[in-house]
Amino acid sequence: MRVSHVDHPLVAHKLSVLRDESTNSPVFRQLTEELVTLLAYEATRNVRVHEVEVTTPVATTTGTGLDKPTPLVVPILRAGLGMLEGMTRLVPTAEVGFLGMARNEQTLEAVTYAERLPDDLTGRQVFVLDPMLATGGTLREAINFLFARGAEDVTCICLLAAPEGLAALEEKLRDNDRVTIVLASIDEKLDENGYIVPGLGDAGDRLYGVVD
Ligand SMILES: O=P(O)(O)OC[C@H]1O[C@H](OP(=O)(O)OP(=O)(O)O)[C@H](O)[C@@H]1O
Ligand SMILES: O=c1cc[nH]c(=O)[nH]1
Ligand SMILES: [Mg+2]
Repeated sequence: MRVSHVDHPLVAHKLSVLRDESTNSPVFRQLTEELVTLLAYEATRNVRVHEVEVTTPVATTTGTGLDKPTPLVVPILRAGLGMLEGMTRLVPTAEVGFLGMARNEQTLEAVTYAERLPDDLTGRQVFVLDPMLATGGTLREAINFLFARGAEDVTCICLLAAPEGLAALEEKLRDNDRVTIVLASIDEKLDENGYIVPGLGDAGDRLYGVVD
């Protein structure tokens, strides 16, 4: 497993505004999309491409095309949905599949409540979107699910990670060089309720409102 921490002043600035408890939902959504576009630039560094011939008004030259099948983007509902537009802005030809997962806030176990993905992911490059990597349970389940369907490699784009969750994923996936985690910040710790500290609170609630 490879971890790529995107160290860029614009990412740090946007993230600081996102964390602020006084940032309202419309601004939070806008910043989430802007951040994802910046992270996606790094996350797609190894997207598979091939040479194409391009005829410009002046000459014929060699260019770059995206391989088929195109990348599959998988936002993890709810909070990952707030990252979808930022990702597809950068890779408009990507296909999109959905995983609905919620953490039981007592046991911190991830439960999958919805799935809409191709049955066969053989050879696909998959980009998972989820802003928060807390205990790592949600991403672990999602990654296992995608490899079980045949995914070639899985790149997860997150905004924040807790060191405990990253370490837990590392332990499970240490020898798996087909997994990459791209993130904007590794925060200080998890609190006793499994929340990232200093974090930004509940990403899904801040994007879409509080649910029971
Ligand atoms: O690393 P973990 O400990 O598994 O926690 C991270 C998960 O928790 C949040 O989802 P949540 O369950 O709050 O669902 P929501 O997106 O619908 O709010 C977050 O968006 C991640 O999916
Ligand atoms: O800090 C956290 C942890 C899990 N999920 C969130 O939305 N925030
Ligand atoms: Mg939530």
